Amino acid sequence: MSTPLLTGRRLFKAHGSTPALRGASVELHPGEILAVTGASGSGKSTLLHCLAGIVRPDEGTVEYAGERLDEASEARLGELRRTEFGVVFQFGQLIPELTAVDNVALPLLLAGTPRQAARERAIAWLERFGVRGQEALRPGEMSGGQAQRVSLARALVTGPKVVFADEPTGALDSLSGEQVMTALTHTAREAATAVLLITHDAQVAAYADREVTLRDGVLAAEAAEVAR
Ligand SMILES: Nc1ncnc2c1ncn2[C@@H]1O[C@H](COP(=O)(O)OP(=O)(O)OP(=O)(O)O)[C@@H](O)[C@H]1O
Repeated sequence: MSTPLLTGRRLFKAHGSTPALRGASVELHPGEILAVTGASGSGKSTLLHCLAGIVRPDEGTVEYAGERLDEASEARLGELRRTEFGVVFQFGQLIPELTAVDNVALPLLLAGTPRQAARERAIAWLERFGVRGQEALRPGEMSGGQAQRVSLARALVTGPKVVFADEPTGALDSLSGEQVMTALTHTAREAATAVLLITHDAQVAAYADREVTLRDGVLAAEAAEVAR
């Protein structure tokens, strides 16, 4: 097996007095699509936030390509999120005032790409995700499936090494969900992008190379170790 690209070791995180992670460890390999499943409240989103450097764990370490994210500065974490990481959430979280093409072009503009080139690349990515022709729509004018495909284009347009996807099909009907998952996994495999996919849906998890299950803030395998 390759050296992991991203590793979380013995992660603990509480929200106030509610423990969300209780010593979870996980490895994501380059180009791997890893599904993290588990019941509601098992800590899936908190794990994703810790691994993506969105929140710091209370205890434990997060290492990305040899760099400790749990100790990194906010500036460095912001830079990583703009360049090496892409993020997709359940409700897309597009910027409502911007058109589809401007939403997708934004990460490129932030990374210093000239406006015209950013626009052209954004249009190419919209085409790839089957939403060509909808460039001028604002999020409020799109269907859930369209909005989610625009979100995927935005997450992948900078050529990230890792995409963090938190219930990317959670708000979609099953056909749109399948289309979004097919688009995401095809593109990730083509570009050898690793994907951390949070889902509670076994059909969605089936798109992954590997699946781990969280239970009460630890992986099911870790819970079994403790019980033994
Ligand atoms: N911002 C917060 N403030 C307080 N408690 C929180 C917060 N975020 C999460 N929690 C609690 O932490 C625990 C783990 O939540 P988390 O969202 O990580 O789980 P999840 O598996 O992603 O759940 P779901 O599938 O319902 O989204 C839950 O008990 C949840 O209520």
